[in-house]
Amino acid sequence: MNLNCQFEYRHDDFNLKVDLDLNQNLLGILGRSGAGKSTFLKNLVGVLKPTVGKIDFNHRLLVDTSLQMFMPTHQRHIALIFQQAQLFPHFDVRQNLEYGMRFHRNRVQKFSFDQIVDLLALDQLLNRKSLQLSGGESQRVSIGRALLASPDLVLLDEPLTGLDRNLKNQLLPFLNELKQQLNIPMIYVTHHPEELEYLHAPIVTMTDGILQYSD
Ligand SMILES: Nc1ncnc2c1ncn2[C@@H]1O[C@H](COP(=O)(O)OP(=O)(O)OP(=O)(O)O)[C@@H](O)[C@H]1O
Repeated sequence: MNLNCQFEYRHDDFNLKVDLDLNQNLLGILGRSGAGKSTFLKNLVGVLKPTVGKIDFNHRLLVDTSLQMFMPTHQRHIALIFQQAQLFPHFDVRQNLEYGMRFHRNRVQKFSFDQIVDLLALDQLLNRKSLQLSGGESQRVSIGRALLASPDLVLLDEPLTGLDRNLKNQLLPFLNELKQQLNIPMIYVTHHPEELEYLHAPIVTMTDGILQYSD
């Protein structure tokens, strides 16, 4: 991927300042609680608007405040995966996954349903209601659903937080498969450097709202 960001986002007394030029398909971001990691991801996905500056992704302008240009979230094709999987409780796993595919209308589908089911080992779970899944299983479904929307970039915001060590150890190899088999661009935010080391991710640390990185 090519991601170029120079922007600031101000909110009350919090000031985020980003200067990023990324040309690899993976970046790990570490930083203390409150450093601004989630705020950065929300600006990328388009749920927050930079106060000043621009964001360019794969040579497409997402934001440029000098041109009053702001691309809405649904046109950005960027998936955001949170700590807690957000599944539809009344849907089974298959329906949750199929929901993701509705969003690739007018777009080339990057991955097939079967490919994602195989990769994330969801085969045995397809008919289960999402309330009957463990935390790790739910998170696998939520990642699968995000991928089936054919995103150009996947943002993972502490995807393993809240899972016990055993579930973490189960989920990490799946994330590695995403990286290796799908080669999908990912930005991975965590408090745990060992997760990034496992994924061989280049690491940048965010401190007091400042994110500066160039590769
Ligand atoms: N909805 C909000 N309204 C007001 N302030 C917020 C809001 N969300 C975050 N903040 C503030 O913005 C700053 C950055 O928060 P952010 O969630 O981006 O940090 P973080 O690095 O992701 O932290 P954590 O690791 O705990 O998730 C903090 O000072 C936080 O208190």
